[in-house]
Parts: sequence; structure tokens; C-alpha cells
Amino acid sequence: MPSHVAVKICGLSDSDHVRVAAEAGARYVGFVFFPKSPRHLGLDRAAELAGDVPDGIAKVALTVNATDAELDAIVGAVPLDMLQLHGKETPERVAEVKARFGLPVMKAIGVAEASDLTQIDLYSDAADQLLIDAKPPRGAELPGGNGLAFDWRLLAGRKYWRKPWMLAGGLTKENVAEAIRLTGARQVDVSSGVETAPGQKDAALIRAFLKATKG
Ligand SMILES: O=C(O)c1ccccc1NCC(=O)[C@H](O)[C@H](O)COP(=O)(O)O
Repeated sequence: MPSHVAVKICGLSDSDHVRVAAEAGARYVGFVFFPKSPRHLGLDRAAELAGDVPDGIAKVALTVNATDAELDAIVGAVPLDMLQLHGKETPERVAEVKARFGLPVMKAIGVAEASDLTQIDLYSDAADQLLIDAKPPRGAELPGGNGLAFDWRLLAGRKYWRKPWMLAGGLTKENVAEAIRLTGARQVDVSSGVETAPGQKDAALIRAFLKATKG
């Protein structure tokens, strides 16, 4: 396994966990702005946490079908390096957000079967990065962060897309090495897999996950 897999720890809400993620080698930290989520942050809290992130680690804001006004508020209050769009944003909306806010945009693509991969090409012009995640179950409250994996074999031999991509969905310290091996991912994203309960990150799990990606 390559030693340079970049890791994003998503859904952080505690300064100690930001510090642990940074010390253990995370390259991205994610802050969730979605009120239905147990990981949702208010703007003031997110700004405080962003201030704890060392230079060189990208601060990513995760939003779901956010309006311009909502994004204005987030970008105005929180120093950020990237926007992650995790809803039903079209390629046109991705391009619009990128142009309006001047930040790189990562678009989440939900995958359950091979035909879902066609979305990757549709978004490859507009987005700077793609997050290839498990499609949420029908009726799920959250469009991501459900701790569910998809069949990684769908990505085997398909690691070269036109934009950098990140593997997500149900990754844990136990399975991430195998996921990287099967998919060839150079970047991975985790939330539930470093929690003891929804929204409750755990320092030991964060460290163990990062260690597991290093082989
Ligand atoms: O985490 C949330 O609560 C959330 C809410 C709404 C949209 C997306 C959300 N999370 C996405 C992620 O944390 C990750 O980008 C990814 O889906 C991995 O999640 P997990 O399967 O929990 O590791």
C-alpha cells in the first residue's frame, strides 16, 4: 500500500480531536453544516475550530443543497480551503458555487451500483475533486455519514478519472487498508468509523485509522 494516502477526517466538533487528527497526519478536516446531522456545527463554533487547524491541513465545509445565502454565511464566518457539496447539486450548480465563492469544490457522488459511476464523468469538468461515497439507503435522514460501504470492487481498475478523488463510506481502521488495495484510492474520507456513537469522535479511533492507512 502506498504510504502517502491522504486522509480526511469529517464531522469534527471538538478541538482535541482536531489536534489529534493533525498530529496523526490528516490532510483534510471536515466541518458539517447540515442541521439534521449529529455533527452539525454553528458558525461560531466552526470558526473557533477552524482556528485550531494547523497550516497545511485543508479545512473543508460540508453542505447539502445549500443556498447562496447559506454559503455566504459559512464562507463569511469560517476560514475555509474547500467546499464539499453533498446533496443533489447539479454540475451547473457546482460550477456556480466554485465561481461565486472562489474556493475549490469537492462533489460527493453516491454509488450503489456500476451505473452510478457515470456521474463521475458528468461532474469532472465542474468539480475540483470528487468524493466517491456510498449512496444513502432510501429514506435515510442523512445523505452521507451513515457508516455504510459500497462494493469497492466497482472501482477496481478504474482509479484514473480526470479529477482527484477520495474514497468514502463505511471506512474503518479494520477495512481501510483493503479498501485502498482494491480501489487504488490515494485519498480516503472517514466519519462514522472514528466515532463511538453518531457525532462522538474518538481520539484513539482517529489515530488508529490514520495508522491503518499508512500500511
Ligand atoms: O456526517 C454527516 O452527518 C453528513 C451529513 C450530511 C451529508 C454528509 C454527511 N457526511 C459525509 C461524510 O462524513 C463523509 O464525507 C462520508 O460520507 C463518509 O461518512 P462515513 O460513512 O460516516 O464514514
